[in-house]
Amino acid sequence: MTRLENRMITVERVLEYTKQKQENKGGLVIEHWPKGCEIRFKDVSLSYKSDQDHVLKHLNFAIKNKEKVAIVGRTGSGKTSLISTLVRLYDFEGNIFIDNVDIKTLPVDFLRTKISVVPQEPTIFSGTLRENIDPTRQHSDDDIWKAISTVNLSLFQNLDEKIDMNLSICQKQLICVCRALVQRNKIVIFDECNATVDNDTEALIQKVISEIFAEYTVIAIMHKLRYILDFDLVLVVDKGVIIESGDPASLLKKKNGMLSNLFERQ
Ligand SMILES: Nc1ncnc2c1ncn2[C@@H]1O[C@H](COP(=O)(O)OP(=O)(O)OP(=O)(O)O)[C@@H](O)[C@H]1O
Repeated sequence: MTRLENRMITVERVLEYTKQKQENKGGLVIEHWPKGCEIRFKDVSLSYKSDQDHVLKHLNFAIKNKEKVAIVGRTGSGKTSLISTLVRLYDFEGNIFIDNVDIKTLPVDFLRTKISVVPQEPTIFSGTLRENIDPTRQHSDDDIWKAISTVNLSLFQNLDEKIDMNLSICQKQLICVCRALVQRNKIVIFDECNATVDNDTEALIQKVISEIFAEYTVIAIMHKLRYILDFDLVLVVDKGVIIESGDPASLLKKKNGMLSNLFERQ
């Protein structure tokens, strides 16, 4: 497994790396971190180029341990940029604390092994099912089969069979969910992964978020809002600013609120 492949699995948006500045690799590894998963953004701003406007502007918010958080907003509002800061894809201003540790003080590779990402476009490698779900060979067959059965991927008989690259997008997406399931990281990011899947797969992914990841902190960029009420907290992003936040039921009641507008339009 090359370092690049490792990174793809952790962050998935591998194409972004080619455009990225050299990161600071240093920092201190903390054993048994994170224990809990409160996440706190303190005055976080981001611009992709020094001569460009900020795409995230002075973000301040907190996510509680085990909370299920939906990030919602129009195209180009800054949702992906926001989650990219959590894995330090780009240099940002301000601080993000996870379990009271400033993530800028951690080695970036270490940080990325602690956060699972289920990507918008599923990343599947031409290898075996096992290599796709557990590329670093850290998990038992039992754990891998458990993940496979959790997402009802019944078409596989053997972990060492080659993946058919013509699997449907839903099947590929479920393999990515299995990867996150076996990693058992306390923070799991779903990057708009309900956008391209069918209704049954969308329902299944939502069930995994609510039930299987019940003990984890989940942050999901949500394009389709059908399951928005299943989340504890919704952050509505517009032009790099959080313009609404709160529990979905309250936000949906707000007349002319951004969430209720987006919801009604679907
Ligand atoms: N790698 C990049 N380099 C330069 N600008 C970028 C980059 N990625 C995003 N942007 C710009 O930053 C702004 C926010 O984009 P971002 O992808 O975070 O929004 P989004 O809400 O996730 O959009 P979408 O729903 O379309 O995925 C946009 O103006 C976008 O063009």
